[in-house]
Amino acid sequence: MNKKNAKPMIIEMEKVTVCKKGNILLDNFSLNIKTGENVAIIGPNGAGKSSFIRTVTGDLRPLHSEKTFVRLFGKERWNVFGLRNKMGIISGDLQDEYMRNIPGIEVVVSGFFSSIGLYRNHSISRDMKRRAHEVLGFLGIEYLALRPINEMSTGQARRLLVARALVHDPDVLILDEPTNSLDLRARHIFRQSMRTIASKGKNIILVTHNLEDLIPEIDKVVLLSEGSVYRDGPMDEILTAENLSDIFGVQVQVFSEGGYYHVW
Ligand SMILES: Nc1ncnc2c1ncn2[C@@H]1O[C@H](COP(=O)(O)OP(=O)(O)OP(=O)(O)O)[C@@H](O)[C@H]1O
Repeated sequence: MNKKNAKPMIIEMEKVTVCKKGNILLDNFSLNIKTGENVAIIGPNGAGKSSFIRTVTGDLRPLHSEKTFVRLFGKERWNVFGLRNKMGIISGDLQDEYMRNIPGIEVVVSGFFSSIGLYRNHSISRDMKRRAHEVLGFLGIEYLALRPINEMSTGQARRLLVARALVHDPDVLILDEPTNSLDLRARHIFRQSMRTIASKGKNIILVTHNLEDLIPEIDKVVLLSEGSVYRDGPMDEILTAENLSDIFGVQVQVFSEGGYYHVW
């Protein structure tokens, strides 16, 4: 592909090392994610998945070296709010922070301000409210608009946070272990929502240790081990029994059917 047709990168990380309290969180970590590429980041506990996300969001800073850079949407310097406008993030931590008496619609509208709930200094327009209802409708959860989030099931609250992450129309949606603690039905519904979002052209970056979360729309799988990229490439090349046995340190078998993968 010539340079003119090359798709711009969303994330470029080159030789990134992050340390905290004497631990190496990311170790000479390099990874590129292109516009339009749906990516799954997989690895065992402690492999560096959360550290990767926290480096992307600017919560963790790499050690300085001449060859190191973190470039997001082609730029190395971002203010936090500018970046939050381009990315929507959903994580269990965010859900924990929201466990208060806040109606669904307010949770969604707060996505415009990247805040936990709404405050007096927030000026909420009619367009914002209209857009929030539109996203709730798109995800089929209009019925949650008036229900306080702390009275929702885990699966309902998780889908509400997807609405919050989508409300300002970000380019990229980052999902950190999105189906943790969801039951079979809630997982199924959540996966369908991810598929719908991917079909609308949003970039999905899915971080998980659960292979069953990988929807067929995932273009690239990145396996992490000990703070580094162990392998990356198309699903069928990367999700082999050999690779997964290696990074999880246990002998596994992999089976795929209809674009989904199962491991045991
Ligand atoms: N705040 C911190 N201070 C020191 N070490 C940390 C800190 N956070 C994470 N680590 C260490 O960094 C490594 C990577 O952790 P990270 O949370 O990124 O892994 P993970 O792949 O997200 O794991 P999990 O699947 O358990 O969530 C681990 O060895 C962890 O102990």
